Amino acid sequence: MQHVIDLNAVTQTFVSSDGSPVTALQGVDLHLRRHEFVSLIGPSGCGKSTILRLIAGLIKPSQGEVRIFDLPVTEPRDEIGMVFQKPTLLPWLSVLDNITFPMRHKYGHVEMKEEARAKQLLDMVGLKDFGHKQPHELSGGMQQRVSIARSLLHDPDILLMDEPFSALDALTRDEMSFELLRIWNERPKTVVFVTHSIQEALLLSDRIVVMSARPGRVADIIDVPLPRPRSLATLADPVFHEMANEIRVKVFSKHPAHA
Ligand SMILES: Nc1ncnc2c1ncn2[C@@H]1O[C@H](COP(=O)(O)OP(=O)(O)OP(=O)(O)O)[C@@H](O)[C@H]1O
Repeated sequence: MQHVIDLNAVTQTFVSSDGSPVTALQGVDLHLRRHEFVSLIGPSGCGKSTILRLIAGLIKPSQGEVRIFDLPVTEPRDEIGMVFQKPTLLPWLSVLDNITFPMRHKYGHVEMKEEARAKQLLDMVGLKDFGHKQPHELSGGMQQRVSIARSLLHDPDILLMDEPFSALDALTRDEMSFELLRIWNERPKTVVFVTHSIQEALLLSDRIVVMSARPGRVADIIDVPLPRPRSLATLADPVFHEMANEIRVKVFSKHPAHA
């Protein structure tokens, strides 16, 4: 089967500000299938965001290779959307103009069909009537919905999400997870989702990649057999709790400070 994303023996070394080398990733192999939802979980500094930046083509691996649709990644590509921890909206633009901003930035103008699509996406993320508001008039959760809509404007095949809900309160966070599941159902994509939350990873993912502390390696890849569509009932499923415990043990055994 053709993979959508392949990391083959990827090692990433950075030079820190004092000139010493930092090995962020060591020999990482990762292969993602079409429309798969995969979460990366592991201790702080184990290279999760580095993996996203490599897939996005924002950095090049020191060793090994990253391929998308079997082609080497050499630069940022259009088929990828990114969502970060903070909404990163431009405060002087309306919500709608924020969603279309990447197109305006790239092509100098926005076509009517993209305006229409932006409105459709706004509707999809539950903010139909908020297009003309300024970002500061929206709550954190609403702003993050706008970021998600923005990342979907060019209908990317791949969505990279770097702790997108971590700045939100617990209730909004749960709500956003269900929202994301609904969007992913409506417009299936290959998603790589970075989180520190085992629950979030379990609720969302087909597979969970557990990483070891720096230098980051793939310590384990866990299949999540919970049936879809997932809902509040999933959170009460005994399998969910068993798996959460199992993953907790795995994460902490790779991170002895918490053992
Ligand atoms: N541009 C850079 N220059 C130097 N070191 C870097 C650079 N980018 C990342 N690093 C280092 O590489 C390691 C991995 O960083 P990365 O941000 O990928 O980890 P992470 O798992 O996403 O962490 P967190 O969970 O805290 O967000 C860290 O030690 C970080 O300090």
